[in-house]
Amino acid sequence: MQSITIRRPDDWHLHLRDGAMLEGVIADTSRTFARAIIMPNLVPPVVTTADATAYRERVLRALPAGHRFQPLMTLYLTEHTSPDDVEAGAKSGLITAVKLYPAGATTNSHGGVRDMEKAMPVLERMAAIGLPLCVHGEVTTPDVDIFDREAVFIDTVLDPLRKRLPELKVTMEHVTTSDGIDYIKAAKSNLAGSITTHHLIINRNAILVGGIRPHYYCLPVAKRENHRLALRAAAVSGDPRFFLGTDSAPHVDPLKECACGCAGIYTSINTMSCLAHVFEQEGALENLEAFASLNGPAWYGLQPNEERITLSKQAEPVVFPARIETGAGPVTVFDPMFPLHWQVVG
Ligand SMILES: NC(=O)N[C@@H](CC(=O)O)C(=O)O
Ligand SMILES: [Zn+2]
Ligand SMILES: [Zn+2]
Repeated sequence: MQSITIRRPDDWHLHLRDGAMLEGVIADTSRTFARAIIMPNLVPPVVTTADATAYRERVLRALPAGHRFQPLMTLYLTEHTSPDDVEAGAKSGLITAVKLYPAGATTNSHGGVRDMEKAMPVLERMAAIGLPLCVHGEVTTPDVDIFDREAVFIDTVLDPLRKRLPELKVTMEHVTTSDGIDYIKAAKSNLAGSITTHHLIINRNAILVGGIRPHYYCLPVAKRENHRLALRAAAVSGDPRFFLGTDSAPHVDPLKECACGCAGIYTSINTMSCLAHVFEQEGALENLEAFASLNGPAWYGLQPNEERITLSKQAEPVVFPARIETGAGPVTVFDPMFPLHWQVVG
């Protein structure tokens, strides 16, 4: 039997939600991952260090007994965010990053930034103290095609921002295009990218061919096959600028299976099995550890985890539930559309 042992992985982009949903999903992450960057797009969003302190407590309370898991908190950047509050949160060790959602770009982002100028005082402070900015890299102007929103964001928002504030550390989250990959590779410093599990596996056909499939709809929306291939090449390359951020984003099924379904794919439960499959297919299992366990901590200035996990390849497919039941309702699990043989065994 084939097996691989790697340092315990971390998830550098995760939605845990709150209340009954938080309680229903957290174990799928904390069973396997040591740490995760917790997204702040709650309703209402996590905007102050006081909000983040309270949310962190709720996350820790929801952890199953015996699970050791460290939530790394983020603040949702608004046009009114206080630079002093951000600095205090960073200095106390509570805040790992600040998150930029262009207003209206994605789930619960209407309170996001409309005018980047208004965010400059916070961004300048972050650059001064070395606190990373995580960005949902899509423009929201209605005249830009949804499949072009990442590339246009790079040209019109991200590149001007990085030229203006070269000392600011930026994580381009859930990169979905070859444009994003090329832009990150071309940067000399202070830019890295997280890549989701699902964008390594699906292209836009998964959403649209043979019927409309809401459980493959997320933002940024999956792109053409050539983009998926660029993401895979970057992820398996071992390049330290690319690391795992699952963007596992649970929504209850009724909110996805309707006339205007929510964006988000739930992968926490089978992410490592999917990734081992992808890395094996690419002949790069030896770089799975870099992608899932080493590159992320190095970028965020943290030590990699000392604990190890082992994945082993089973003769029979490993069965994951089609959906999980939470107190908030059922959540469909990402179906990679191929059998999974890799299993986290310890
Ligand atoms: N990725 C998604 O499709 N959805 C995320 C928001 C986000 O990360 O953009 C969510 O919160 O549901
Ligand atoms: Zn996003
Ligand atoms: Zn997300």
